[in-house]
Amino acid sequence: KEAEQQQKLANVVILATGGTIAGAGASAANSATYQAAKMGIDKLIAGVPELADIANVRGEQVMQIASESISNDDLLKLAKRVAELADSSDVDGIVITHGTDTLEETAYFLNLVEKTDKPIVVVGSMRPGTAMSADGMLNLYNAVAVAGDKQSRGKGVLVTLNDEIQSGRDVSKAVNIKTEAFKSAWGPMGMVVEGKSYWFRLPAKRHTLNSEFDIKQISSLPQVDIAYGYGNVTDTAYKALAQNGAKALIHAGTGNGSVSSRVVPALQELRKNGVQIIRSSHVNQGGFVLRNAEQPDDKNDWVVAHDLNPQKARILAMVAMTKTQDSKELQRIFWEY
Ligand SMILES: NC(=O)C[C@H](N)C(=O)O
Repeated sequence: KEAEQQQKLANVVILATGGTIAGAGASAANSATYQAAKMGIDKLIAGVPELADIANVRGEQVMQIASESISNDDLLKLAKRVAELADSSDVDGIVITHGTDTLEETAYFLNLVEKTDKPIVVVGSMRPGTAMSADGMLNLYNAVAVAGDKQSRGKGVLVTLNDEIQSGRDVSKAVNIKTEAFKSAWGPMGMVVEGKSYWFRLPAKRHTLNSEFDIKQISSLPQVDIAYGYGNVTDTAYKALAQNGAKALIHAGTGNGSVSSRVVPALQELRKNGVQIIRSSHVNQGGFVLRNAEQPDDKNDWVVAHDLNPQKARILAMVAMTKTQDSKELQRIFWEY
């Protein structure tokens, strides 16, 4: 009977990378003071025995770090392992446990480069497992449920926290400390309650199988950096980043990706010297940059990041620039993904 049930359940692999979901604090009252990336994947799985009721689960420790320290090489390593598993006929879905700080970047990266319709679900937590009302157990349970569900196929990379199913493209960490941390300007795609998914909408942007990018063809990522716009800003950071080798600069602009008059000449000059200039917005939850509105992008040969926040714009720029150095192509890609 047990063997029969195992055959019916989906095979889900959990790739662990660290983060608060693997964190530990000194006491149960420490919900915000703790060390991330302390607990191994076997212990995490053992902490949620109910997983065995919804899927045949096995874990792999891909790395053990706090997500603010993730590098491009880490991203490539993780994405390549995801692709291998997605190709394997005995894997139905993949869950990635991840710190929440850069979870949105990893989820968007995988959404762009994984050529599969199998569910890939990225999950984290806001409180370590040692804290009162820790959120990691339920988030992980929900992630495995979503990853093992045929209904989740072909919907792009997903993120499950706080009972919501979010698009890995759209979602962003919008609140910290609180468990209601992840939001999308366009709303969640669905809910997951007691292991059952309820879907309400689909992403309109290109992803996974419909993406022109493939992790199997990517062996390195170009350096792309971000500089922040604010009152009294100077061009120092932009110039320094370019001098340090950035192939593209994401301008984390105010409002509609606007650029201070003190910075414009430096960005025009950098573009002439071959650096791509990509205007994004650091407006929380709902930045939306229009071409040729705040700045003459056609004249300057700059790109706009559409609704992507600066950190997501960095991810797309890196992936796009593995294929093209043409600013018009880059702009097309920014509209489509
Ligand atoms: N809640 C978290 O996971 C935060 C942690 N700093 C991380 O991103 O690894």
